[in-house]
Amino acid sequence: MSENTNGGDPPEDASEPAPTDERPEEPAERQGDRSSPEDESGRRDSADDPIDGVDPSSDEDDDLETVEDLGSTVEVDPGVEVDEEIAEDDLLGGLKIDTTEDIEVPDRLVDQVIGQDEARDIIIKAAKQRRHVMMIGSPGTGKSMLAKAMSQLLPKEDLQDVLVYPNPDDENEPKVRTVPAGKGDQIVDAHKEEASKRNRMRSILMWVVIAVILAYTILSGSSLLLGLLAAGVIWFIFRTLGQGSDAMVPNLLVNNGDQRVAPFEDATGAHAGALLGDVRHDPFQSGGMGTPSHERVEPGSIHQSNKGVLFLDEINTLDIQTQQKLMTAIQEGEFSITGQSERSSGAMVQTEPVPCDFIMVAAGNLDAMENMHPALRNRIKGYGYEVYMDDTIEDTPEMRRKYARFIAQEVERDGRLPHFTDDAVEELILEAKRRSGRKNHLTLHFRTLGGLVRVAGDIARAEDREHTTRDDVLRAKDRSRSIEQQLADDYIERRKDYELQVTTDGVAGRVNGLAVMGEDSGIMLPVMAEIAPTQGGGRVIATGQLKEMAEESVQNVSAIIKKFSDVDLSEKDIHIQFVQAGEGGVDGDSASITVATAVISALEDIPVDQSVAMTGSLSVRGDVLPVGGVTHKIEAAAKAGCTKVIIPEANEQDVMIEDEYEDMIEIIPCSNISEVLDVALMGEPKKDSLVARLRSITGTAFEQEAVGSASGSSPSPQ
Ligand SMILES: Nc1ncnc2c1ncn2[C@@H]1O[C@H](COP(=O)(O)OP(=O)(O)OP(=O)(O)O)[C@@H](O)[C@H]1O
Repeated sequence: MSENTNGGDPPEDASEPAPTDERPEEPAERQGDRSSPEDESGRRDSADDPIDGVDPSSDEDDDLETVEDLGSTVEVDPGVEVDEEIAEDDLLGGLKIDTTEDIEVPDRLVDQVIGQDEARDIIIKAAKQRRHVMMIGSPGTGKSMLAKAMSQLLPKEDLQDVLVYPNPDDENEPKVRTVPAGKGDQIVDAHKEEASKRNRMRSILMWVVIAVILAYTILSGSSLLLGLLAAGVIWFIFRTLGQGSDAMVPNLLVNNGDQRVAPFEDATGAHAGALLGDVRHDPFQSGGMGTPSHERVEPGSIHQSNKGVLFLDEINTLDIQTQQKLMTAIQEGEFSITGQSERSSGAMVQTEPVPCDFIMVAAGNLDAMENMHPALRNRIKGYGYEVYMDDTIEDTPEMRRKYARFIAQEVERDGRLPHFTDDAVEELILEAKRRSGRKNHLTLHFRTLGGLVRVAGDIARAEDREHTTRDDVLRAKDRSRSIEQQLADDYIERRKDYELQVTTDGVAGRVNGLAVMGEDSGIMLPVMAEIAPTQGGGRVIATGQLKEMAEESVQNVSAIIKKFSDVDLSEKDIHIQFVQAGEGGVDGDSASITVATAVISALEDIPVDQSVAMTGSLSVRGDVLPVGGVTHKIEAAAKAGCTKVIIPEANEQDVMIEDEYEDMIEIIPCSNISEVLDVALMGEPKKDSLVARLRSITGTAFEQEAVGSASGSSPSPQ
């Protein structure tokens, strides 16, 4: 970066605006970093890290300002009266409102964030300490909102403008200068003014010279053609000189003059040029027709977010070279801009380093973290913060009030939606409860909830109503189904045409499993098992995409079979089929008690009650472990005509089925495989058979037996 106060301008003119280079002193740590030795791998010693010197876990500078000073962690006053005594079933948490219009929405984003307390405290702290942050979690839970909120907490006084000047010594290395925000514009205007003044003078001079030449030609009787030619040459010379002075006007690369808060740049999905800056190609590179290189320089998001926040969702989608360059930019706090396209004339140009002292907020799901460049990951891990976003939050009156405020906030943000009535708010809070999938919790998947608010508001708006009502929310729920949801519903509908009628008859080796498709569509998915003499060492033969899961379930059940029976599984082939299973449907091992029941039933030839459906995960010790989506699964079993449904005991608290299903189906919580078999199998098992032994063991007795078994032998499929 130039230390020349003239910024590369020709010094010949004393009237040339010569603003002083007000680039602030670099922080001592960053200077230390540049001169720091590199280890053999080229990586810098962590002790010399530019953002080091402060242990992220230390609260060393916390006494400067408390976290509360930057972002209040206390409840934000909704601006309306709240009941002192709040009834448990009061979905508004004691708020006394007619519509959401009565609710005040706080100005600062950080105060609008609901839940995510840990992430919220971290961004406040990281803003203060200038640390990078990684947020991992489900989509729509507030990652980019928090990153934006962070930028609002950064000091505006630090902002800078960046100017690029021509370099008279080397056309391909434009000079770079930083000035305090707002000054960049003034400098460019002053240069333009100066250039136009010079051009005016030149123009007058040119016309005087031309006039003299033409007058001389006419008066001396010389050839007029020669005179015109001479005038043309003069015009060309003056025009070229004029272009030269225009070319001295600097390019205002980063303009923070109008920024009211520190910049926030969302570089998600940006290609290398958009992220790291670029130099445009110049098709007229010679003959005086070309555009000077400093004018072709384009900033990248890393430069535009200087002194602010750079947000990168799904960082692993950046190619490895770009991630490496990003890493360098983070380490150095400045990054030269060059053309990203190798064959373009821009690739010949490389500016002096351009400041890019941003705070990076990397976001994504677990995959993003695993596939991230290790050096970049280490950087955040060692010297920044990592936080996992919550999916749900405990349902309290305070939270319900915040959800009501969220609706008011979305209505205000949209600007066209009619405000929501109190019962419409109640319906949305009920939906947030249902979508959480956990008893006494509310979902934190606000993007989809916000989508529901907008669809409901649009329905009311289309009908020219003053307010959005509960009925609109109910209609919106039906309309705002995701693509996955619509596919799942369509799939379920088509399956009904072929589905065998649920009967109370027993069928050996066939069990009604349950799964969830899309976000919240339950589906009944029968599992069949058949045992045959082996044709090669006892195998598990599972068909379709669910092969891995079936094999794992059989592995788990084989530990139990080994312990409680004399059956030698190495002499048998176990065939498993998920009947009519299409794309997806079964997540993780939530069908493993179904597979185990089908295998045991087929092995012992004992029929399974077909009016029973089940979901649950099975441990090698025979415990039934909790699974997701129980509410939707139970509803699917009821819709399919089953009269009993087995769920893991641990999931009992998550059941939030709609009233209409309550009388249709009996929910039977089970904690181990023995209880599952008790409910699902029909008829009496033979004495001393596997089923008889399993069914005779209950509760803790089963656990003790199974513990003995687990410690005695290692589970294997055969
Ligand atoms: N915790 C929250 N509190 C209040 N509103 C929220 C919260 N999380 C999300 N929202 C709302 O949902 C919108 C979308 O959230 P955001 O874009 O921050 O999600 P995200 O986690 O970055 O998702 P993605 O990874 O898909 O980009 C926000 O603009 C905001 O209106």
